[in-house]
Amino acid sequence: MPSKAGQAPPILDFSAFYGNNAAAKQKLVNDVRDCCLHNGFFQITGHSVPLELQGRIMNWNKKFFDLPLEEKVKVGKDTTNTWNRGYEVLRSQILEPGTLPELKEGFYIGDEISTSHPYFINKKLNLGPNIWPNTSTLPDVGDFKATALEYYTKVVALAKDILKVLALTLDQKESWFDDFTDGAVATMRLLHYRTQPPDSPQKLTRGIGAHTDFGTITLLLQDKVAGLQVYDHATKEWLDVKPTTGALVVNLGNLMMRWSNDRYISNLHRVINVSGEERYSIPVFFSGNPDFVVECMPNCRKEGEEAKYKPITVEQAVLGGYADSYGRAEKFKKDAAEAARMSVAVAAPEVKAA
Ligand SMILES: O=C(O)CCC(=O)C(=O)O
Ligand SMILES: [Fe+2]
Repeated sequence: MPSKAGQAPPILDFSAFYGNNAAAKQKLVNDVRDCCLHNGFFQITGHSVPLELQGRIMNWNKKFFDLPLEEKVKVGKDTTNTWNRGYEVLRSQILEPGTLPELKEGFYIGDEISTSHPYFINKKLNLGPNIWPNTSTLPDVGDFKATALEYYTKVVALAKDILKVLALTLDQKESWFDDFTDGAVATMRLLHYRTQPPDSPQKLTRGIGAHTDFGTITLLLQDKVAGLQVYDHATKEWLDVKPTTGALVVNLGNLMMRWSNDRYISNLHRVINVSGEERYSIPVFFSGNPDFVVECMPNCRKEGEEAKYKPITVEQAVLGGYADSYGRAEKFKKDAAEAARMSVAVAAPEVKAA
C-alpha cells in the first residue's frame, strides 16, 4: 500500500505506463487505485511533460504577475469577457466558508476556442478565445502565448493517459473514457500566492481555502515553495505535499467522486504560504466533454445497490462549483462594505454631537 493514513501522497513513476514491462504497469495501476481509494492524491514523475517546458511556463507565470497591477487589470477576467479567461485580482475567491478572501491572484487560460466554434456559439462551459496582454504591455507576449498553449496541450494529453490508467484501476479497457475525453475541455490557471503577512490572523488567512476540486482530475505543477496541504481524515492532520522537481501532483475532483459512486475520493486540500517567499503554481483542471453525461461507473456498486447520484452533464457539474465559490467572495465583500457603511452611520451622530 503506497498511501497510508498520516502519509503524504506518494510519488509514482508514470513511465511504467509507456514501457512494456507488464508487471511494472500493473504495479502502477494498483498504486494509483490505492491512492484513489485513500484520498485521491498522488504525484507522478516519468511522465510526458518535459522538465524544460515546466521551467519555461513557470518563468512566464512569474513574469506575468510581475507586471504592474494596472497592466494586469487590462486583461481582467470579469471586465474583458464573460467566459472566464484572463486575470483575476487578489482576494477574488473564498473556497473555505468563514475565512478571509484568498491571498492569491490568477490568470485563466484554456483551449483557444474561436468565436465561430460551436462551443462559443452555444455558450458552453466558459469557452471562448483566450485573453492575452498586448505587445505594448508585454513585448514578447507571442512567446507567453506559445509556451502556455504548448504546456496546456501536453498536460491535457497526459490527463488522457492518466484516465487510461484510471480505467484499468476499474478493470475496464484503457479506452473506457474515450467518449468523455473526445472534445474534452480543461482550464489552466497560473497562480501567484503572496507570502502571508506575519500580522494576518492565522486561523482565517488562506492562500486558497480548504476545498475539493470541481472537475474530473487536476494536474498541478508547483514551484519550489511549499504550501499545498492535503487533509488526512484518519489523523485529522494537514499533510504537506512537498514540491518535487519535475513531478506533477494529480488529484481527483468531485465529478470523478460522483461518477465512482463515492468509491474514489475527491479530497480536501488548501494552500497556506507562510514561507516568507512568493509561491507560484499551475493547476490544469480537466473537465471533459461538456455534453457528456456522467452516471455511476462500472464496478462502483454492488449488485442490486442503487447509484447514489442522478446522471449529470459535465457542464452542469462544473458550473455549479464555480458559482458557489465566487458567490461567497462577492457576498463577503458586499457584507464588509455594508458593515463599513453602518459603522459610519452609527459614528456620524457622535461626531456631530462632539
Ligand atoms: O496552488 C496549489 O498548490 C493548489 C491550487 C488548487 O488547489 C486549486 O487551484 O484548486
Ligand atoms: Fe484545488
